Amino acid sequence: MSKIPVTIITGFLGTGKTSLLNQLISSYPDKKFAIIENEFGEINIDSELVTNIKNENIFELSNGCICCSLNDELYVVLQNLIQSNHQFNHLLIETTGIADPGGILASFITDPFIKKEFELDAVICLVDATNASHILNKEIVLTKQIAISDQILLNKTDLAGREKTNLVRAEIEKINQFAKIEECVFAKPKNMNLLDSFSYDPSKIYQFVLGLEINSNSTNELTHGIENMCYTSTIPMDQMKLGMWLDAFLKFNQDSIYRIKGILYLQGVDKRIILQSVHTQIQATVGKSWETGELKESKIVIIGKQLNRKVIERNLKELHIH
Ligand SMILES: Nc1nc2c(ncn2[C@@H]2O[C@H](COP(=O)(O)OP(=O)(O)OP(=O)(O)O)[C@@H](O)[C@H]2O)c(=O)[nH]1
Repeated sequence: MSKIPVTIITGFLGTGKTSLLNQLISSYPDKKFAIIENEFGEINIDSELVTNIKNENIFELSNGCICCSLNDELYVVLQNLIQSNHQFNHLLIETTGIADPGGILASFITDPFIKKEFELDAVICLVDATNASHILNKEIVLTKQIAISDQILLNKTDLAGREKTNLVRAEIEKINQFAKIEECVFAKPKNMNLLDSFSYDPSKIYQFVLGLEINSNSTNELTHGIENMCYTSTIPMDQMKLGMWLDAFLKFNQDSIYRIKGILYLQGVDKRIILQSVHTQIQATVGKSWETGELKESKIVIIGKQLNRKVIERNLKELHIH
C-alpha cells in the first residue's frame, strides 16, 4: 500500500497559511485532503476560515503549540486517521504561527509507526514580506521556520512592494540556501505545483537547524513568550465603536499585538463578519449567514506579548450595544 504524502505548512502568525490551505484545496480538486489545524487559542476559528472542504476532514489540535505540548495529541489523530479508514490521499498540517516545526518534522522522519503510513512531501513556509525583517529580529522561531523548510512562499508582495520584498528575500537566502523561494500574493504562487514534489531532504536542512537549537534557550518553552486571550459574547457589537477602537488599539500596541482573529456578531448585520488583523493591517470580510435559531455569538482571539487582559476585556465589553 502506498504511503500518504504529508505537507507541513509553517510560517509566523498571519503570514498566509490558511490562505494557502484554501488555494491548495481549489488548485487540486482531485485530491482528497485531510487537514490538521493546530490553533493557538482556546476557541476554534481557523476551521471556519478553511473553505470548500467538509468539516469531517478537518482535525483541530487546539490550545497548545504543536511543537511543544501537542505531539501526543498529533500522534493520536494520525493513528485515528489510519485506523478509521478515513478517505484521504494527502495530509496537510498547518502549524500555529509560533510553532517551531522541528518537533513534528522529527516525528515524520524518525517515528516507525508514522514512517510506515506517511511520507513527508514538503515543508512549506509562508513569510510575510511586509514585516518579516522586523519579526526576524524579535522572534527566533521565524528563523527556525525558514531554516527547516524546503519551499518558501514570500507572500503579501502586493503590500510590501519591490524594495522590501527584495530585502526579505536576501534575509531568507542567508538563513536557508536550499529552499526554493517563490513570491506570491494571497499565497498563490505563479507555479502552483506545491504538492507531490517529495522535495524534502532532511540531511541538507538539519545541520543548520541543530546549530539554531543551541542558540535559542532563552525562549519560553511552551509559547515562546507569546500569549493568547479569547473573548466571546452573545450581545451584538457596535460596528462603528469596534472599528474605532481596533484602529487605535493596534496603532498603540503595534509592537505587542501580533494577530487578531474574530467571527463577529454585529448589530444589524445578518451574516457573520470575519475580522482579521496582522500587526496594524486590518481586514473584515462577510462570512456565512446566521441560521434561524442558531446562537449568534462573537468569538475573538487576540495573540501577542504581555497582554493586558483585564483592560482589553473591559474595552471589548464597551463595544457592545447597550
Ligand atoms: N493584502 C494581502 N493580504 C493577505 C495576503 N495573504 C494573506 N492575506 C491576509 O492576511 C490575513 C492572514 O492570512 P491567513 O491566511 O489567515 O494567515 P495565517 O498564517 O493562516 O494566520 P494564523 O494561522 O492566524 O497565524 C488575512 O486577512 C488574509 O486575507 C496577501 O498576499 N496580500
